[in-house]
Formats: sequence, structure tokens, C-alpha cells
Amino acid sequence: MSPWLMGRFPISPALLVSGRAEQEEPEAGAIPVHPSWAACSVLLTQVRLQTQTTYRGIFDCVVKTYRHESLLGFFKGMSFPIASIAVVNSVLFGVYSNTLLALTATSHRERRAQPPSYAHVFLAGCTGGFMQVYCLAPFDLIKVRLQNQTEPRARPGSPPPRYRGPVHCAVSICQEEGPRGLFRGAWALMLRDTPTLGIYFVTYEWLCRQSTPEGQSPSSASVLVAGGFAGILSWAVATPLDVIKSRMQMAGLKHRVYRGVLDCMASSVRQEGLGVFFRGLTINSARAFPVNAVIFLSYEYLLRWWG
Ligand SMILES: C[N+](C)(C)CCCC[C@H](N)C(=O)O
Repeated sequence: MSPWLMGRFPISPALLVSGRAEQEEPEAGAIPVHPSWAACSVLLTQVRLQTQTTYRGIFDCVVKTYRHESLLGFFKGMSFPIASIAVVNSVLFGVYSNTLLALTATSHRERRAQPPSYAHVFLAGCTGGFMQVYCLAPFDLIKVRLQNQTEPRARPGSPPPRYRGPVHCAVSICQEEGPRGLFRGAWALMLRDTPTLGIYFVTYEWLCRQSTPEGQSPSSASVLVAGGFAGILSWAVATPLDVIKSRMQMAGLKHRVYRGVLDCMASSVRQEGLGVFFRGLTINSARAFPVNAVIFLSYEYLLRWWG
């Protein structure tokens, strides 16, 4: 077994074997598990649960994806977001720190002795969220479009998927809709990120201050816990608009074209009930803790080294 396959995730053989007459690839009985697979599957499952109505839940989505698209299916649309993480987070944290600097006129070091007010932290977070949307929107659109392609890769005789990969997806969108097409759903993304990133930084600051004696820098453990909970809380608040954002990004493909954010909300609620706003909440929150714990730890360390 490849060293990449670190463990095996047992699944009832009946689940994998049933209805497999026309699919040969997956081995019956187990899905090989690797951390990168786990991370990608979380992102893919979240997007599919939010935009497609064919899945009964997280487990059903994972099993169906594995059955129809094999392990590779989970990595769909991942190269672009991975490449974009550094850029998007640099913009977010760069704008946040500089706005805080402008508002409080204190450097990162001085801020421990003179902590900024929560209103300033919130405002700086909202500004960071607003600015990051410009670079996040195209990457996020391509990710959502690729993750929603359920066709298996390279199966002879089967119709090819609409997009062959991230670059083909970007070029096709530009050709079909012009460069503005790359910003489809950007309004919903802005509504999602501007206030929730304010909440994100306020939660982080508040939790750090609760666990740190006055005037001192927070310990790594405090940073990890505060960052993790800031991620969970901000994703919990952001999930309703995340669902709408993903649906608007898919509009015209698997979904009808909506007249705007409100139309998308109203028609989703009419067809699927209020529960639609909580699709992907569990998976978003589970992913949010480790991801944001690491993001804030890196941010604090970088500021201490270079600040
Ligand atoms: C505010 N909102 C919850 C929308 C996003 C928070 C982003 C944090 C991090 N980049 C992540 O992917 O978890």
C-alpha cells in the first residue's frame, strides 16, 4: 500500500456493493483514508450538500461520491483553492492589521499593553473581509463549479464533464460570460464575509484576552483555541449566506438563474424549507476548528518574528 494511504475507513460492504453492477473501481468494504483526502472530502461534501438535493447527508454524499467518481473525485476543484489560500489570507490579514494600525495608531507589539477596542477590531475585520472578496471570488467560483461536477473522470464512452480543470473552467466562463462572469456570486460572498470576518476577529481577540494575563502575549495554546472557536462561530453565522452564495455561483448550470440574493433565498426556502440555510453547518464547523487554529497561530508567529 502506498505510504500515502494512512488508514482505512470502514464502510458497510452492503453500502459499497449495492448498485455497483456498472462500477468497477472501488474496492468493496473500505475507503482508503489520508489526511489530504479527508480535507478535500470535507470541502467537496460541504459544497455538494449545499447546492444539490440528491444527498441525504454527509455520509451519503461521501459514499456516493466514492462509488461514482472514485477517490480522485474528492480532489476535484482543489488545486485552485490550495494555490489561493496564501494570497487570500495575506490580503485578509494584511488589510486587517493595517486597518487596525490606522485606527488605533499602535503597532502589534504596543497593542498588548494598549489593547484595541472591540469596535476597532470589528471594523478592521469587516474591512479585511470586504477586500479579500476581490481575490477570493474567482477562486471560489471555480472551486464550487468543479466540485459540483459529478461525472467520473476519464471514463471511456461517458460524456466528458463540462469543465476539464480549473484553467479550462476559468477560460470557459470568460468566453461564455466575459471576465465579469468570474465574479458571479461575489455579492453574496461579500455579504457573507464582511460582517462574519468582523465577528471572526472579535471572537479571537475576546477569547485571547480571557485566557491571557493583562499586558502579556497569548500562549500558543490560547491562540490555537481562540482561533479554532473564532472559526467555528464565524462559520456558524456565515453558513446561511454560504448556501446562497454557492447556489448563485451554480446558477445557470444545475440551478435556475436567480434575480438576485433575495430571490435565491426566497426560492430556496420555498422549495426546501428553512433548513436549507443550515446545510453544510456541521461540516463547516468541524473543518473550521483545526484550519483557523493553525491560521491564527501562523499569523501570531509571523507578527512576532517580523513585527
Ligand atoms: C468568515 N467566514 C466564516 C466566512 C470565513 C472565515 C475564513 C477563515 C478561513 N479562511 C477558513 O476557510 O475557515
